[in-house]
Amino acid sequence: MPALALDVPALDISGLTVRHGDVLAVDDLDLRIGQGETVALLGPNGAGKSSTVSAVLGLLRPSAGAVRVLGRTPSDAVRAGCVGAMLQHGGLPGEARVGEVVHLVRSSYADPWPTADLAATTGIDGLLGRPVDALSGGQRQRVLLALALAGRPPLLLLDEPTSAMDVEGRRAFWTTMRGLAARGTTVVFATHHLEEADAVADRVVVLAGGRLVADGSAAAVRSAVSGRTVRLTADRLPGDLPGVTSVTRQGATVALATGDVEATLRALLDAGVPLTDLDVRGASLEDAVLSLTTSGATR
Ligand SMILES: Nc1ncnc2c1ncn2[C@@H]1O[C@H](COP(=O)(O)OP(=O)(O)OP(=O)(O)O)[C@@H](O)[C@H]1O
Repeated sequence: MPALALDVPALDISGLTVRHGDVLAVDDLDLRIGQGETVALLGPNGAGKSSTVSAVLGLLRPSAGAVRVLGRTPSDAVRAGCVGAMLQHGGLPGEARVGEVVHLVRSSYADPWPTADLAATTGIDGLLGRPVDALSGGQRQRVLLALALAGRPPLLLLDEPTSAMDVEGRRAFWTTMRGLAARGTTVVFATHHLEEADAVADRVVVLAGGRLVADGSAAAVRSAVSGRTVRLTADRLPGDLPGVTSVTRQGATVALATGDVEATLRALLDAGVPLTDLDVRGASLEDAVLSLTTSGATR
């Protein structure tokens, strides 16, 4: 692949609109991502993340708008080996062995990543002799990662890459991503694991109803949500607590989003609610994304 000028954006999306029949999946999206950025695409189910990724890969034809990938059209960029992708429903030939699939994909690139190093980096060195059908969900995702990386692409697009991985697998996965990002690879990933996005991404882009509702560092997106979250263990709470804007319950734990911690706590004490397991925090990225995507923007 020819050397790329650094001022060419990795992704330049303008006015992207994607329809699936009657469904408006992406609605006039503008997004520019520079080379070397690590960007998380966040948003609830149906927000338009996968449709955006598919448009960037040239897998679907937008109804309107333009997508440039490292200065090229999506299909040219893919053909030139500029993009490695890991998709949610990435297919693998079931009866082949992992090593055969890796060999096949590597052989389609002029300068592929050497097999031993690729396998070690993605944690599949023990899997090369296994039939693809015999892989667990997390192992399959690691193989898909190896295939995405086989051509050493400057841009990686990952759609929920760790959804089937265990805790150790995720940690290893993000260590690999950090290493690639440190070497200048642009990494764009869609995820529902907001703590991963918070820990890994330089920038988070939040979609809802196919539209961009937030774009900035995780800290900036978190700070867009004022207020704090009061968590405690309680069976029952009085209604109409001052300052409280939302109440969510998970088992015995109640989370109260509040704009006035002091008034909320005083009202709880006045009502005789014991403050068992009390925990007061600023908004997490999850709180922020929830707040941004449930304020009328989603369908
Ligand atoms: N092939 C399709 N045919 C019809 N509708 C589709 C198709 N693919 C996606 N959609 C619809 O387009 C909208 C956006 O879907 P998309 O998969 O892009 O969202 P997402 O943010 O990736 O969601 P998830 O987090 O669930 O993967 C949804 O309403 C979805 O039902």
